[in-house]
Amino acid sequence: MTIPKHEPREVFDRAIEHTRALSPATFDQWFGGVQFDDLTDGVLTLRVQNEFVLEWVRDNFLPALTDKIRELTGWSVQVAWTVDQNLDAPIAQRVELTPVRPRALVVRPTSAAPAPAPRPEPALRRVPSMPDDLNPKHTFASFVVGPSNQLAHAAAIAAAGGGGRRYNPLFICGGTGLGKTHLMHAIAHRVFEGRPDARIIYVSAEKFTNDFITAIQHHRMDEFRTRYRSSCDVLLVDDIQFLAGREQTQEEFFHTFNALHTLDRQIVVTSDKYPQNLERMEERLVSRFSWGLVADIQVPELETRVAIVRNKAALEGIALTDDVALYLAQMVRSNVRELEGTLIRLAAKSSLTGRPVDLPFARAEITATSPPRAQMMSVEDIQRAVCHHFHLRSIDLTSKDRHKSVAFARHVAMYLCKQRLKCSFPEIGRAFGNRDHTTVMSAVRKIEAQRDSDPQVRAHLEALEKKLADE
Ligand SMILES: Nc1ncnc2c1ncn2[C@@H]1O[C@H](COP(=O)(O)OP(=O)(O)OP(=O)(O)O)[C@@H](O)[C@H]1O
Repeated sequence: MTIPKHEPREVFDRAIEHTRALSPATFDQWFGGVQFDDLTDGVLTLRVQNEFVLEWVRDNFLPALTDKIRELTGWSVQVAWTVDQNLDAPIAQRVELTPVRPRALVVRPTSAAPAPAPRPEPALRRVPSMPDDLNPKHTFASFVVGPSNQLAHAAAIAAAGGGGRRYNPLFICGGTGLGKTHLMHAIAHRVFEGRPDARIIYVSAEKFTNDFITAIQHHRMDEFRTRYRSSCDVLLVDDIQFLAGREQTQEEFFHTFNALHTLDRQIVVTSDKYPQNLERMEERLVSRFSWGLVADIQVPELETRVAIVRNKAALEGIALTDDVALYLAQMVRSNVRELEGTLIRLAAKSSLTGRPVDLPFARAEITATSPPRAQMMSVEDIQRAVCHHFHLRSIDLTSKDRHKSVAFARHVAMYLCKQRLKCSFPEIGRAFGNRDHTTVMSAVRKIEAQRDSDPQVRAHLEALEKKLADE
């Protein structure tokens, strides 16, 4: 039935009642952060408390809401969002997002007066199984997405039930400090917020191992298996490489994996290596890790690093100018954890000394605290060294010249940028005359192969490594 005059508030209220009825368990949590502003000629204006609420409401509730409005009015609906921390008339009474843990439900009388009889818990306050050791700041909202991590990010959202094709297992791999654990925590937060009663287990492979050993020692394997198999909806295991060589734990994990996979319970694993490169890991486990999706995270490119620095500064309330953000991102390349650490250190020093975090201050601090060449070497330094070694002009490396000797020197320089600076392939491509990242990839692979098979190439590389180390 359509509403003849399309009275905006009435239409919206009816659509919202319909939406609430579809997801009563989580509706209040999210719509406590949303306010209705207007509905005119098919444009629905909503005010949201933050980007996170926006994203969640848009992805999870909007289709039902707008479909209902369309059904009631015949309009095709578009949504205009505004973000405003202070809502004066939220649509729902906000339910605290903080996890309600069992111990929080225990009533402890604070005086001699008899404790009041416990009241029955309202239906929404189910005891969730939110893991204890999640960092509340590690959410999808605080994760900066760029070419280096977008596959892992999209797959993580899907694994959390946020739409897109879901892969089981999801295997996230990459070097240290690049955001694997952050994504794991983000999955757990999102699953918990969408399904507060989901049983989520987030463990490091080390903790899994310790739990297993304790269970054996205390004859509590039934309990262990109930926890990890039948009582688990989502299993998130960090740093699976820790299981290397631990045969009995691998055997147990293998059966845990099978039990959960058979029930289509989501499994997400992180590792510092691709499955096939995991050492002393049973073949049957390695092959299972590749059943779903293997998503790697690369070193972020410059633009992503700048965005990460800015994002972190905003989250920590650090005033940062664009030139300082760019400078930090240029100076700390290979590890986001180090990048964040450098920013926090600068902010701490600045508040101690009363100096603003400006470019001269950042320069002075980084120069004073970095092991100079390794940290501060740039693509240009490598290009210069390679040109000097092969008697070329620097322009040759960025030119289109395909002459064999120039191409070889160019490939060597690209290889060294990858090895020493951990630059991403697109970043290297840009620094070498805007070449495509696939060209860089194949150049790096070629030199890697020649390094192992051709003593002459090895000699060039050793000479260059020495030159760079001496500079
Ligand atoms: N894309 C990103 N956006 C925002 N923060 C990021 C991003 N990538 C990494 N970080 C931050 O960098 C730090 C290190 O990330 P994390 O602990 O997830 O790394 P990791 O890949 O698990 O490393 P390790 O293998 O050493 O455990 C965290 O504070 C995380 O929030």
